Amino acid sequence: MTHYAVRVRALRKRYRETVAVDGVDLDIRSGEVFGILGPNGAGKSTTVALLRGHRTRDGGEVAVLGEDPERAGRDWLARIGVVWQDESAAEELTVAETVRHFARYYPRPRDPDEVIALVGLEAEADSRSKHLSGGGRRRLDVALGVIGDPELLLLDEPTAGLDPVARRRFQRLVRALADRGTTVVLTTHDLEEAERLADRLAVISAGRVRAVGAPATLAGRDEREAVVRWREPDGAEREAVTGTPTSEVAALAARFGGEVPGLRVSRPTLEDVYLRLVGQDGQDGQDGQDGQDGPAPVVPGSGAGEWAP
Ligand SMILES: Nc1ncnc2c1ncn2[C@@H]1O[C@H](COP(=O)(O)OP(=O)(O)OP(=O)(O)O)[C@@H](O)[C@H]1O
Repeated sequence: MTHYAVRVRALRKRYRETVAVDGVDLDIRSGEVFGILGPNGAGKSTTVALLRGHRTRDGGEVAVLGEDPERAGRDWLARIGVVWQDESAAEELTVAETVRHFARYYPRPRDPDEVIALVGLEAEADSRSKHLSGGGRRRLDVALGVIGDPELLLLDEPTAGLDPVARRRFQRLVRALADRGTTVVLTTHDLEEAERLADRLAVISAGRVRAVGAPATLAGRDEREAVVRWREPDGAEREAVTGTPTSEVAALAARFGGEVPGLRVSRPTLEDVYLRLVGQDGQDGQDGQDGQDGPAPVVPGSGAGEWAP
């Protein structure tokens, strides 16, 4: 039986005349890394804030770790780590003091020194957080998100502003957390990161889920036609768009009597699929969903005890 850390049905949120979340359904399995992609203003941060009970919804049903975020108590809060988009840790305390301070809020915190090392802030442990670089602050935010050893970690654009080395380190950290059984939900604009990190992705635009699935198969990506490119003996570059690239390559290999010059076979990238889903490639951006379970109603509280501790 699949256990779900998050179940959302028909979620709605409006800010005055702006409809930010317009009927979102999501099923996030316990222990998976789930990425939320979408253009600016799509409703990603609002959705994450609603999962944490940081905002109140206007409609729909939400169960996070089996409870309705708007009614859950302190014990539930302690099971969830959060890194918000514009967070900034206490200014005057050092990194180590800040992490130790936050550790006291949780019943079973991780070791502060271990967490500081996990995010790569050992060298800055005794620096005041106000003296950290932007990327350093982001790492501290992540440290504070994981110090409580959460069952569910919500990350809103966690790698924005991180350099490539810090980004890789963060990605290893997320994988390590997932290996410990932590469910991770992250929003990102970085498609490469989404592809590398996420077990499954949701693409949201204009407050609605456009597709859900594994990065390799999202919106039928793996079934789309492939492009086979090669170079003819006269130097001309050729390409064939085909649903049977293996046969195409075999035919080319037979014709060339061996190696095919400049041979490349490519499938649509995640970016190709994403742009089509959000309607930025000249099409309408409505591609349906795959990988979603049926829209069974969610009874908040009914999932209690369903996820691995
Ligand atoms: N506090 C608020 N008051 C009014 N409107 C808001 C508020 N927060 C968000 N919005 C609006 O709701 C919509 C969804 O915003 P949201 O921040 O959830 O999108 P997002 O997908 O996270 O975008 P980004 O990628 O830019 O962070 C946008 O139109 C935004 O302007």
